Amino acid sequence: MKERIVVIPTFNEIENIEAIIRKVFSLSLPFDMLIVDDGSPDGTALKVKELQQEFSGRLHLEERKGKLGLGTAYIHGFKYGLRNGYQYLFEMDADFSHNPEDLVRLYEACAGQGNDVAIGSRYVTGVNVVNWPMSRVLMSYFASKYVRFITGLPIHDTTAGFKCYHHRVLEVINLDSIRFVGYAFQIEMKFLAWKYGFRLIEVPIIFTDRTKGQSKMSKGIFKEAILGVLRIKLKSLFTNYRQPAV
Ligand SMILES: Nc1nc2c(ncn2[C@@H]2O[C@H](COP(=O)(O)OP(=O)(O)O[C@H]3O[C@H](CO)[C@@H](O)[C@H](O)[C@@H]3O)[C@@H](O)[C@H]2O)c(=O)[nH]1
Repeated sequence: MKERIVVIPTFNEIENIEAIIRKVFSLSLPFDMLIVDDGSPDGTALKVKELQQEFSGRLHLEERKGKLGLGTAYIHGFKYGLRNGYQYLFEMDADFSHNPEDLVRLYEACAGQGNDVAIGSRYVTGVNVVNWPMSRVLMSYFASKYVRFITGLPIHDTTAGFKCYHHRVLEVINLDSIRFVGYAFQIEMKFLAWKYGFRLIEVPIIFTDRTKGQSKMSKGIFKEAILGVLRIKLKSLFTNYRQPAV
């Protein structure tokens, strides 16, 4: 089995893509990378293709035709990682809001401490967010409290998008049943991993808002999360989360 792959979804990340790729490949631990690009008009995928010559065999690219959302891009990436036999699969943004150095900490929290999912958490020790307007910090913090209250998910940062999964978690979850595209995607993945009895751990990180390019989150995605949490809860009442026998 191959050991580690970092999945990065991209839409218009030309200002960040080369730097994030070079940074990941310079880490003390080797990680392969998969960029899932949704036809970025700014040429993000072209830049990745150029870099593939330098990082042959370690840098992978999947191109989709249009902007289909972050959640489906991750599902696409997870399926690619499972098909290609990776043991640990990571989620990370392209814009340096997640510090690539923390990939190593997430991996150690999973592989070294016997956990199945490691979550880079902004809220496990206070509020560790840099450069966000206060309104967004409050919205994100209280959204996590809301999710915890409705679903019981014992996680402080329920919308976090910086994670390491053991491949078994992604094999047990029915990836085709997940339709959410934004924050609700992040919530549902954690909720399902927890319900199936996997071991989740929160690793404290500092989240620093992007300095280049623009966030793609919208009011629609926020609404999806608020209503999505209720749907996740409702669906859970009729679902048997027993893990399949090995
Ligand atoms: N392929 C693809 N990538 C996308 C799309 N939308 C966003 N992305 C990529 O997904 C990453 C995060 O997008 P942002 O738009 O910067 O997200 P954010 O608002 O900062 O949200 C982050 O924090 C949230 C929690 O506060 C997380 O829930 C979310 O997953 C993400 O990590 C970036 O690499 C961006 O290019 C899409 O439709 N398609």
